Amino acid sequence: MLKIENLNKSYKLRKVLQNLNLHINSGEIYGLLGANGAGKTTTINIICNLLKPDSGNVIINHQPVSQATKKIIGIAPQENLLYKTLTCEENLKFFADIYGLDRKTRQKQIKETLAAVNLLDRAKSPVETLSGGMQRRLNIAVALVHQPKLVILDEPTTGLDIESRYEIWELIRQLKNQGVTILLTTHLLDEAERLCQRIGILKDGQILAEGSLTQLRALIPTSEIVVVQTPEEELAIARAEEYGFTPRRYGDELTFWLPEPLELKEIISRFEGIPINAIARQPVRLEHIYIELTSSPANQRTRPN
Ligand SMILES: Nc1ncnc2c1ncn2[C@@H]1O[C@H](COP(=O)(O)OP(=O)(O)OP(=O)(O)O)[C@@H](O)[C@H]1O
Repeated sequence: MLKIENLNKSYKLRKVLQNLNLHINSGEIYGLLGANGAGKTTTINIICNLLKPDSGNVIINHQPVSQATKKIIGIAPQENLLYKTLTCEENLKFFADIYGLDRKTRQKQIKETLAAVNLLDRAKSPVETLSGGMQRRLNIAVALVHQPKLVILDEPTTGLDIESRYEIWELIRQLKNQGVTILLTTHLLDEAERLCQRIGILKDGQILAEGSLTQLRALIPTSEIVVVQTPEEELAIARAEEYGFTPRRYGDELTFWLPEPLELKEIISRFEGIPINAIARQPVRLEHIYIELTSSPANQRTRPN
């Protein structure tokens, strides 16, 4: 559905995209992850033909990006694109007109889109009277009203409470079930883990790694991570290293990669004589993979400051 090849973009001397390559298959949810400033919005703006790249190709549904491909893309940007004093219906009508929907199709699409985002009962409500979660759903409806094949959701749940987040996740899953291809950017790694079939990790304008969660997990040489809480971290690290465990710190958690799968009682026995408050086994999560790939070696420290 979307093929990006050797894309380059600089703002004056600042190179923002460097030979970026990225493929999104038809009907999948693809998660594009990256720190602030990694180049996600720049990439989206190029896909939407709002920004010209310096070089490289962007092919959408077998066509090079152009005014024509704009019609098959729907974008829900980070900042809601809504007119606050207009009603939900009026907002959708405005965007449906921009996409050139005829009157009959427009009415049908407005109704169906409001139903899809669960706002049919608020059709006549001005946007300013809606909750933050409802406004976010209406912002997504704007991206859907012209029935695009590719929907780009730029941080769709940032700042929302957990209930509103669940509602938007459900909506995204429904879109996928209808065959829509979705490009999702998010800083919430559990969101990407739950929703995306494939994930790309962007750093300094390049994709560092791309694949399903299972493929990304294979990049870390352990099948399991053990979290250890102890007042004697230095002792625990020294002991673990004797057994070939690799110490890793994720945020304030001291963890170890195991050289081979071990039963919990065997892991506990390795720390005999050291005061331990808690030990837990965890699968390798996207958070671990992301930190391993994006942190500089100096940041992959094992000991607290
Ligand atoms: N119009 C512009 N002029 C100059 N520099 C820009 C411009 N737009 C973006 N940049 C720079 O390009 C880099 C990438 O920005 P971009 O907005 O694409 O990142 P991002 O990954 O979307 O970040 P975020 O997660 O914060 O939205 C940043 O260093 C940013 O300061």
